[in-house]
Amino acid sequence: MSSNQLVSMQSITKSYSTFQLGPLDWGIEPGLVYALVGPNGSGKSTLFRMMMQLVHPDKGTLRLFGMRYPEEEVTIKERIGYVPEESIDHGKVKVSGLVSFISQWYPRWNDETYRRLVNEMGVPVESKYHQLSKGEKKRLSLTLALAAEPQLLLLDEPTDGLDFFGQRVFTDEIDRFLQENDHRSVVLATHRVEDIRKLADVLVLIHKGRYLGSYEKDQLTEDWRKCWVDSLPNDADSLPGIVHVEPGPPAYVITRSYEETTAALASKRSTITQIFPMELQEILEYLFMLEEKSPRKSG
Ligand SMILES: Nc1ncnc2c1ncn2[C@@H]1O[C@H](COP(=O)(O)OP(=O)(O)OP(=O)(O)O)[C@@H](O)[C@H]1O
Repeated sequence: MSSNQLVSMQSITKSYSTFQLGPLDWGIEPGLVYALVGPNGSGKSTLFRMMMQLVHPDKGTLRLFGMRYPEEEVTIKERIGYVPEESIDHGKVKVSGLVSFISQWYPRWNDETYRRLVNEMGVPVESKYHQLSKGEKKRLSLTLALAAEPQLLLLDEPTDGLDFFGQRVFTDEIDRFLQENDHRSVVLATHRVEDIRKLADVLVLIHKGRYLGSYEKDQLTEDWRKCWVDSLPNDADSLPGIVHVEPGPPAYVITRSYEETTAALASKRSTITQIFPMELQEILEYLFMLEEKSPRKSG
């Protein structure tokens, strides 16, 4: 854990009548895109809302850019671009008026970025807010978050409601956001595997309020393989890395540690005849199943 973390959480908990988030120890390092991944109701939005001080933790310590709520709320929020899951209702105000109002809160507001995004995203600035479609509200919300030139982007279901074109612009803009400055980070919660595949560096798994583990995405797709095997050993399911054995035909194993499994199978005189990469979605399904049984430590 480095000292220049953008966010650090120590033993954070938040309880509702039927739900508890945490205790959670987690940190956000600069220069990375984190994907918060978890089933519906696992606590992703609650976590975002906590980082925006819309929800207060019951226990634990939350620091953003080394600062704390409520004392340094203004300085903290100047550095965050937040896109909530449900767009905030701004009523009948004209979009351009709303933007003039909101832009004043951000000392690093970039008009050039704003104009470029309005153009690329096709935000109808002359319309009244309540007339915008769900996708247009999302486009506006993303435009505002990016034009504020934040250090940290918190994006809760950012592509929900966006059409294909909007999704592509979004992906390009996130790449651009990170390339412009390597001290920035993005946290996104999404159910779209495509967003995770394209954007995420680190996958953070959360389930029923419990942190299940953090994984480097590229490492995951390196390590996880489906291997067809000649003469499957009887004890295949206890060999290193193997998470699933299919007796076949064709007999195959699924491993979460390709190198270890290859060596173990070789020592049993088993031959791998074909190796297949695994889809990220399939890996995630296995991870949720496995990590739920034996969670790793928070990272
Ligand atoms: N204000 C509240 N009062 C009571 N319960 C709440 C409140 N806010 C959230 N919860 C509960 O906390 C749990 C986590 O909700 P949250 O919205 O954080 O999940 P999520 O992972 O973002 O879900 P989704 O993927 O469906 O958006 C849910 O069971 C929800 O009902």
